[in-house]
Amino acid sequence: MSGLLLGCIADDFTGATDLANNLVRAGMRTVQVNGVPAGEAPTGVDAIVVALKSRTIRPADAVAQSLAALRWLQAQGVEQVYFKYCSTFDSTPAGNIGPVADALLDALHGPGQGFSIACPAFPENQRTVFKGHLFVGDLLLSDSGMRHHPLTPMTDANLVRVLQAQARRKVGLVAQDVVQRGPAAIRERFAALQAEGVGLAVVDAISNEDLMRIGEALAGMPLVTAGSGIAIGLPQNWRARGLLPEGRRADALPAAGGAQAVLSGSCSTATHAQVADWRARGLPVFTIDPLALAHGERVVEAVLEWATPLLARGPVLVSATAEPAVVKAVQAELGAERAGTLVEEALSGIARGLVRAGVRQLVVAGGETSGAVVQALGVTRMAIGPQIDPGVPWTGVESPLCPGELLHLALKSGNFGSTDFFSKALRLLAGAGA
Ligand SMILES: Nc1ncnc2c1ncn2[C@@H]1O[C@H](COP(=O)(O)OP(=O)(O)O)[C@@H](O)[C@H]1O
Ligand SMILES: O=C(O)[C@@H](O)C(=O)COP(=O)(O)O
Repeated sequence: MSGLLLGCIADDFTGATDLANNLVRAGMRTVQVNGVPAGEAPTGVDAIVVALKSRTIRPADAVAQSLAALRWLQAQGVEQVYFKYCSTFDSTPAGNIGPVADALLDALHGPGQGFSIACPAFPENQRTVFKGHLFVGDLLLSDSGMRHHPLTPMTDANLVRVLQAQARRKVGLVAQDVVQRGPAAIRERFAALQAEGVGLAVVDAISNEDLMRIGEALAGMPLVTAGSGIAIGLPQNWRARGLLPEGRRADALPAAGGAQAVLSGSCSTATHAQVADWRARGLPVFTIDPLALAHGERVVEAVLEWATPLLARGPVLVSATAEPAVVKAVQAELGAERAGTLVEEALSGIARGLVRAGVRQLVVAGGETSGAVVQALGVTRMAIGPQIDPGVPWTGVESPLCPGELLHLALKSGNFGSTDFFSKALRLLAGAGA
């Protein structure tokens, strides 16, 4: 038995580092592995996060990959399993949150059996759930920029309805007035819902205090499905049993070296502001046009010819970030999937070229984009370092493209981070040596 307490399955790579970051900050030694590993889990860790790129693939494939991750985590002896999805509940009417949650419950409890929660709340990043409705800041999810997402446009904020459209199990609600009353009241509501045949309960949470109350109520529940916020409430359960020491620092990384770069394949609202901020600072930026990629132009080569001489002088940004109208026009011509794949492949090729050219500090914006880049760099394991902004840590990785050297990577979720995130992240690393 490895002493592993929590085994996590994340449906994208930024989401995985977001979850790992919250666990590390709560004192759990956490390692992220990319894809389902073949061998044994590393020793000396309390939690392990398996990062998949399963958010937008076919539901059957997402289920198969998630079950493979579950089997591996079970073989490592984890006590509790955590299925991590986006704090904006990114999914399509076909999935993949519902189908994966159903499949994991089936595997853990038997077909149609068992019970779990669904809670994307992350109040520190302005994601709250009230009466089953998801808010992004002051806006309902359906009024937020997420309605324009290139792959998973979110047009309904009612999570009970959204999840019920995807899940086989009956979906219920634990409302905030119950959460407010504390762990015993929450557990009582879980039992009442189960008696009514509910298998998945959306749980309201509007503050970190709510997350702590819910976390306590989740002690011993075999499967938790949530965004990363719920993770801050789980470590207290192991601490209460003496399985986690108080006050352990779990986020140290060696100092960074090499050149700095930023890649952005995210079209989310926060990323727009971050790209604009970079431009406003007069820093170098190369914008990629998906139509040029579709026409077979040598975009990757052009970017690398542009970037290589600049790297010695400071960081560069390569961006595909575009306004909703521009994205729609590109998608009308190429289809959403092909446009996304073309951009992801180009940014992956650019990432490889940049690392070969000496980049050792790389920020990547966008979940799908990060998944593609991390896979292209051959990164299989990530050590979690200090937080840059809520939900985004620096990580330390090895890549076969720079053997024996540490590569610092920050995977930024589309809608996370302050306006000056890119320069702030690079400054933090250069200054502090993480
Ligand atoms: N200009 C563009 N036109 C069409 N699709 C784009 C464009 N720029 C990026 N994309 C695609 O949009 C998707 C953005 O998803 P993702 O990387 O997960 O970002 P986010 O984290 O903001 O959701 C990716 O598949 C990316 O390749
Ligand atoms: O929970 C979140 O919001 C993030 O961890 C996340 O998953 C974001 O995904 P992307 O916006 O696709 O980066």
